[in-house]
Amino acid sequence: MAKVGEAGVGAAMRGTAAAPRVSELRDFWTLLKPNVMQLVIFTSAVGLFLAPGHLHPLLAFTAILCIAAGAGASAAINNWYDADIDCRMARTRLRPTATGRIDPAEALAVGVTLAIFSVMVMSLALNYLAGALLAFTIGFYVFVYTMWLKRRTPQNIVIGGAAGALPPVVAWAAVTGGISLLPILLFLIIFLWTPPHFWALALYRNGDYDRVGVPMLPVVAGRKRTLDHILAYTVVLVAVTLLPALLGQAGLCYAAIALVLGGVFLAHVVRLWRQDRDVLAMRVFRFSIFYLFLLYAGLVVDRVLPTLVLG
Ligand code: HEM
Ligand SMILES: CC(C)=CCC/C(C)=C/CC/C(C)=C/COP(=O)(O)OP(=O)(O)O
Repeated sequence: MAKVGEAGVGAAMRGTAAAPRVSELRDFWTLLKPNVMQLVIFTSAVGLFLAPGHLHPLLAFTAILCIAAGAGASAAINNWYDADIDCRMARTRLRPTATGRIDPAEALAVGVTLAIFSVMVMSLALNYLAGALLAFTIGFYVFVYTMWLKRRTPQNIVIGGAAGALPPVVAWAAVTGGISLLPILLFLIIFLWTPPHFWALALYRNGDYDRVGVPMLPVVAGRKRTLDHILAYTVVLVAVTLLPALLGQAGLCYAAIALVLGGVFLAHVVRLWRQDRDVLAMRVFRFSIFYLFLLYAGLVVDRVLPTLVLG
């Protein structure tokens, strides 16, 4: 560590020799954005489960671990690159790279090491397609989203969202060595989900992005147009979530789950669209996470239900 963190100093003053190490470890852990990583792991696990073919449990675990490490790697590099703006935004100002508890160069080193490690292990233990797709996903988040688009265009998260949508495809490729229709649909769902997910948050965090000059949609186009965009993407998203059933990739159980969840998500969004209030935007953001989790869980339930019912 180049700089001693506040928590580390506090713990050292209390005379606990091991405590600073624990707080340092916690800082490095937060660097990987573990909360976001949980849902990335879950969507990848669903991709892995739905893919035809059998993978030894140890290899399945390795594939998920590599995707998690790749997501953590790109998050650490994002933290390194964005330290200058993160320290000026209320939501991110306490991040270890924003406070200086972790030297940005160390964040970069952690990110690059994890990225190389995850891609190498994925390529050698699973297959080269999965390794290449993982490398592409990390590169997309780092170079395309973080370094190129984020500070330049309000379409940043629409295009950059492709990185967040790829993990289930990577997992699918890890099992099958290829890509087919269902993983493309899994990709499309997350791709279309990302704009309502993020713009809802951007609406109630608008001041943050405005202050640091990041051209998120509410900053550039205003709240009304952002609400229109959220509504339009949600309508298309809900329609696309029905495709797996319509194209014979999932059954009626999934179709019912997708319809009900889509209806609830749409109801939240329409309410926000009618009444532009931060509390409603926050609700849409929170529900978006729950929604994606349940929708993907629906695909698993749909797959296992016949076996459970028919034995
Ligand atoms: C370009 C794409 C995306 C952008 C710009 C974005 C942006 C954000 C932001 C800014 C937050 C708030 C984080 C915080 O306050 O710490 C957040 C939270 C979250 N995002 Fe996303 N997100 C994207 C894609 C995804 C994807 C693909 C997933 C998972 C599949 C995801 C899952 C989550 C979760 C679970 C949270 C809640 C974290 C918490 O509880 O602290 N996001 N997202
Ligand atoms: C395998 C692999 C590489 C997975 C990546 C998954 C992925 C791209 C998830 C989305 C990342 C995310 C939370 C972006 C937040 O935007 P931001 O970085 O602008 O948010 P911030 O302001 O919170 O830093």
